[in-house]
Amino acid sequence: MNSLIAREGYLLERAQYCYNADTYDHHVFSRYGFHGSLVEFMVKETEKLHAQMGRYNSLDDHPFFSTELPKPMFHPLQYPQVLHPCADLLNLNNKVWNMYFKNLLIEFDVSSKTGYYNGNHGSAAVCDTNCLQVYALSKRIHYGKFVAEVKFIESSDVYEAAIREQDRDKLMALLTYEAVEAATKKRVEAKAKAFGQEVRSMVEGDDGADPAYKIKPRLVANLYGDWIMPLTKEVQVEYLLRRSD
Ligand SMILES: O=C(O)C(=O)C[C@]1(C(=O)O)C=C[C@@H](O)C=C1
Repeated sequence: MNSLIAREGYLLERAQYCYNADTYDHHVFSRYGFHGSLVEFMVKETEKLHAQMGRYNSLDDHPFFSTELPKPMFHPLQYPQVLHPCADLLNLNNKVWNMYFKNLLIEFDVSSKTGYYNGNHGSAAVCDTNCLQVYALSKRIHYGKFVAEVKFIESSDVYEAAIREQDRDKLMALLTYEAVEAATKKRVEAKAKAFGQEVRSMVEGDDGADPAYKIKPRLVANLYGDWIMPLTKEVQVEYLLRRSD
């Protein structure tokens, strides 16, 4: 599955700010009747607005906070039902959330040169929201449903057998393509090199020194390999396990 330039772009954009721990503290920003962290506030409010535009009626968008969403302002569009109906109830955003805050963001920060705190809570929360929901991770990871459906259609017999046995490991083995994953990591690293270079480093040209990057390109590739692709595969397995319901 090819990734969009924008997806790595949003991760790189987040990497330019420090960790800014206050953004994630449940007690620092609670106000106006809202109790939670600044980033929860940002994601919840964004989702409320997007829900009114009908965003979560489409098959490839999944809210993080589904219980608090207002109804769409418009009559919902009818999308072709290309997935098994079990897809409607499959939402792994709690895992996406934990993966982003407990793994991705921490690894970003450990490797970034910008330090722990620079007061940019608002910018950090906006970038986190973009990374998680508006443009990037949740969508990419839940595309796994579509990929799984295509794989099922192409080799129904083998998949049906594994689904009948509810064999998670077998499904995981069937849907894993190591060569594709290696190629994706290479592509992500190349994009991170192309788009993540510090402008200063480009302007000063080739003085023999290694170019400076906003975030180490290899790290972005490893984040895909260690976290993003495994979760995409988990969506595929969960979808397939339910496909016989
Ligand atoms: O391209 C596929 O076949 C996918 O399922 C997508 C993806 C990915 O997340 O990029 C996941 C599993 C495969 O092993 C390879 C790549």
